Amino acid sequence: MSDAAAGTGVQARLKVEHPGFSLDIALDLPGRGVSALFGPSGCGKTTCLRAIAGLLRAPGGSVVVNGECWQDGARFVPTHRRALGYVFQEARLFAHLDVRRNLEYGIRRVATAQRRVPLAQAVELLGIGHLLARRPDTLSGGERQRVGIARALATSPRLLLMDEPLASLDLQRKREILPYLERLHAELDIPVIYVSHAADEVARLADHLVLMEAGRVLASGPAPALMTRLDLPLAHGDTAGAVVDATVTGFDAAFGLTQLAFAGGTLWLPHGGSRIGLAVRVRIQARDVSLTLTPQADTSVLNILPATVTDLAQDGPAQVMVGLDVGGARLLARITRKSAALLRLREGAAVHAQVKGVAIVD
Ligand SMILES: Nc1ncnc2c1ncn2[C@@H]1O[C@H](COP(=O)(O)OP(=O)(O)OP(=O)(O)O)[C@@H](O)[C@H]1O
Repeated sequence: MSDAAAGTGVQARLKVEHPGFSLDIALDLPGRGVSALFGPSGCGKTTCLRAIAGLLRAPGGSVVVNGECWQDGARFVPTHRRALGYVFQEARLFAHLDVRRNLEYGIRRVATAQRRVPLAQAVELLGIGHLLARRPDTLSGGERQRVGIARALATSPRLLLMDEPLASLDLQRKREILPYLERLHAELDIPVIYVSHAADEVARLADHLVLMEAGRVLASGPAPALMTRLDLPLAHGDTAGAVVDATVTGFDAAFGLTQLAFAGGTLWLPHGGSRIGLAVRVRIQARDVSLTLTPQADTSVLNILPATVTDLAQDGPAQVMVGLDVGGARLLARITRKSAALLRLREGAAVHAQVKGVAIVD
């Protein structure tokens, strides 16, 4: 049974007209996990979130969240009656209230019976317990954003909308906040719609992906599959990569390495995963995968996997993106066009993938 038929998930049909721009999309998103709306600036991501929130009218549209109808025909539930949390690029905190009062402010409008995320849990998840007595102007950008997210969560939303929550932060702060977002994802059963135009964020956080272009949906589906489709934009450029599911199978304490098993074999990576049997999601960037025709013995690369070339696509003037089947798992390798020619790579070719970098993302 589909999510829609089961009364779960987020279904939205939205048409919005702005001068010189029209949004016309149908979304059918899973009822839990992170769905990322990804696309270039101006493609309509924020317009879409605002329409789902009811901040913007989309006449004739419909919005249903886990079976609860927020808009359909004549029915239009105003934003303040929709159980949603909205996190913006910059946390909009009240400057005259300390962090605790900022958090409590959001909760007051939620009826006691509907409070499903206790304040203490939101505080703990975002790691802001030590900041409760502070005023917003004494917080760093990353801390403010964590408070903003905790405040949205503490209202026990049925849907969390996040509009580029990391966009205003520098790389250091982004790195600081991403683990908290991953925890939310793992520990809370609230669907999240996450707007981003950063491919690396999407790779770390998204379960489901909606690729948008000029007000339309280009493709929608499970993130790992869409990220590696060579006919779609995410599978190109320096940040392209694959995400695969793996399990921790061992540790090499002497060398500080963790062993993972995935459909395509075994991977070693420095320090990751806390216990044997743990399910993890790993990201393997296309630029960290090189190809050889015979397995190399005298190489510093630990992870060498037999693979079959499934497809190739030009990626800029000098590079080629190579799609690989590795025991049923899909990886990408970004190599130079010259190397592809020298190795005579074509569909069906048997190769060995040398995987230089593996990172656990979940
Ligand atoms: N209130 C408005 N009036 C007129 N045009 C608007 C309005 N809001 C948005 N637009 C236009 O609609 C288009 C989509 O904007 P939107 O903010 O949804 O894009 P986006 O994908 O979120 O972009 P970004 O990644 O830059 O935030 C843009 O061309 C924008 O200029």
